[in-house]
Amino acid sequence: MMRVIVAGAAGRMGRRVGVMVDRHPDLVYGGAFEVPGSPAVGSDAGELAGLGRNGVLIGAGFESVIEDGDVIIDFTFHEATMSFARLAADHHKAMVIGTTGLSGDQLAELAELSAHFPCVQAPNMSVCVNVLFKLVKKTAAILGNDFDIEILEAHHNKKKDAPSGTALKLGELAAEGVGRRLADVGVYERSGIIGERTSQEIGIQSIRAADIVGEHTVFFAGPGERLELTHRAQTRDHFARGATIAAAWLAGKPNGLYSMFDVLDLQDL
Ligand SMILES: NC(=O)C1=CN([C@@H]2O[C@H](COP(=O)(O)OP(=O)(O)OC[C@H]3O[C@@H](n4cnc5c(N)ncnc54)[C@H](OP(=O)(O)O)[C@@H]3O)[C@@H](O)[C@H]2O)C=CC1
Ligand SMILES: O=C(O)C1=N[C@H](C(=O)O)C[C@H](O)C1
Repeated sequence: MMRVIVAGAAGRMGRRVGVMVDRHPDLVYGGAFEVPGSPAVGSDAGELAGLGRNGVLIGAGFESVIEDGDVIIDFTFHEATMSFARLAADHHKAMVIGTTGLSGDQLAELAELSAHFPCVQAPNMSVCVNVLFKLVKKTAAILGNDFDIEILEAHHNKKKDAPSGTALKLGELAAEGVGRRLADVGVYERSGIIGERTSQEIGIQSIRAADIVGEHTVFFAGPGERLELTHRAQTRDHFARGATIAAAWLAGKPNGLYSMFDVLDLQDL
């Protein structure tokens, strides 16, 4: 059995992760924490997740619970995530990172840290979204330069980062499919007299509204026809379940940075 520590256990994802850990046959809920000073500190994590009391009390900060688990599942905030990753590396604990909004520098540091611990990092833990990632790259490669590529994402009004990590990954993969780099061709806002669209650009637009869980559409628009690939999340359970699949998969894995493509064996597709 792998003992799981849930970072941000009182958050929207943290609570659903708690439920999915409870349902996973190879995982046990070992520890939970929130930021010191949070009103959730001292609460029973099981009760907070709607599982009923499980005796896992929410600790104040990662260090207060670090010996209570073998793998940390993190859906918090990018700066906090990096501080947890440094500690996980020091203590040789495995880690699953779902938090988005990590900068290029933070991702580079994570890659270096992963020499000391096994870590799965992915902007979307849903199995279906990882299939979408594959489809988008292949579709872009098949349709090529005659089709304009645009991405639209919609999320709830509490989301802090934009565009979503998933939309950025979709953009990167679409760009790779047509031999471009998103860093060179990504367009994130359009306003005013901006002139005609260039053939190479890939637009990524964000909607933030009410309680939308998460929706992503990639448009491939050609002359007289359009292909749209869409994923709609109706609950957070698929993300949380994916994170628990990743946590169990990490048991006994060598140090290194892995993605959900490794976990789901999609790397060569
Ligand atoms: N990869 C994936 O599949 C998915 C990724 N995400 C990503 O996960 C992240 C979290 O999303 P969501 O659950 O909606 O956000 P929430 O704000 O609901 O949850 C984050 C939790 O982390 C806590 N937290 C923040 N800083 C710390 C810290 N230093 N120590 C301990 N706890 C901390 C927050 O506390 P407080 O409220 O007090 O700040 C909060 O309880 C986002 O980056 C989101 O994009 C979301 C869904 C799926
Ligand atoms: O913040 C969210 O809610 C989500 N964030 C992830 C992202 O930024 O891609 C994944 C999912 O869409 C939900």
